[in-house]
Amino acid sequence: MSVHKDVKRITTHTLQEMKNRGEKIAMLTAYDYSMAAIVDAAGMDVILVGDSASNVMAGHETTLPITLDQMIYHASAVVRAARRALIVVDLPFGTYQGNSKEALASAIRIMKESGAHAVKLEGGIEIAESVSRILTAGIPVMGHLGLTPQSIYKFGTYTVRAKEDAEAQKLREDALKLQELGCFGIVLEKIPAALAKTVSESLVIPTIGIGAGQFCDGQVLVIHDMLGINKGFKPRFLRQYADLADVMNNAISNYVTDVKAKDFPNEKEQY
Ligand SMILES: Nc1nc(=O)c2c([nH]1)NC[C@@H]1CN(c3ccc(C(=O)N[C@@H](CCC(=O)O)C(=O)O)cc3)CN21
Ligand SMILES: CC(C)C(=O)C(=O)O
Ligand SMILES: [Mg+2]
Repeated sequence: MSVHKDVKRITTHTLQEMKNRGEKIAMLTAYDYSMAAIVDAAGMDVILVGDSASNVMAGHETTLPITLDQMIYHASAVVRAARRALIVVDLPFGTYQGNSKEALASAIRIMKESGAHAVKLEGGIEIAESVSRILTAGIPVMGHLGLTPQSIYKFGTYTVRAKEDAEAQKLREDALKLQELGCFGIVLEKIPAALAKTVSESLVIPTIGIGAGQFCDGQVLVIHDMLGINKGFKPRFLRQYADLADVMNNAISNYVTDVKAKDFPNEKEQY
């Protein structure tokens, strides 16, 4: 018998049971050990190691530059911290589109080298072959429809998607296709709440919304945005739960002041 307290791990089946009984799913990003430990202890159901690491960790303008090696580095740190949450990792741009064998190889590297539990891919019918092939290896796959940031140069803006009938109809078909292929859930990003509602009701598997309204089966945000660390980013869908940039700036500038004033370290803080 193990002596330490074991926490029951959330699985893809847990998420399905949550949807079945109408319990909402809480998901948040994390990219490193210390943050993931806090997120996990706070009761998060799913931790997403998002390719938004490209933005908030590395300072890139888009998610396109982040590499598979870099995603594995972030994911492995999160895996070492999280005991309860299901850990989902974004397959980065260029590691799955248009080549299902490469997609499987990328997903296997993530599972083998990070210890995460599932992968997420952006797109619908266009990537069906990649999704299927990854699933044949027993790797759980999450879909991602609506605003798909890896295709930003195709669309040109981060505005709301699927407002027109044709795009909404394609999204409905893509969602059903992803479910039929065997995805355990789908992220819906920045689409009208009414569309997200009908999609969520038509699917058996859970939907996780970001800027997709109150009728999704769960919600996801980028942690730096909701903690107020990433100050410039204030889209309408974001609720900011803290002002950590202010808290941190205050602490750090106090430290600078104390060092300059020869106040730190004092007699008690030395050997
Ligand atoms: N920090 C961060 N947060 C995110 O939510 C996030 C990332 N990075 N990187 C990857 C994608 C990109 N995402 C985005 C990016 C922009 C908007 C957005 O709504 N931006 C502006 C302008 C939109 C417009 O052109 O109308 C906004 O104010 O709404 C939303 C989601 C979501 N993801
Ligand atoms: C915004 C979420 C859904 C994401 O894909 C990311 O953080 O990379
Ligand atoms: Mg992403």
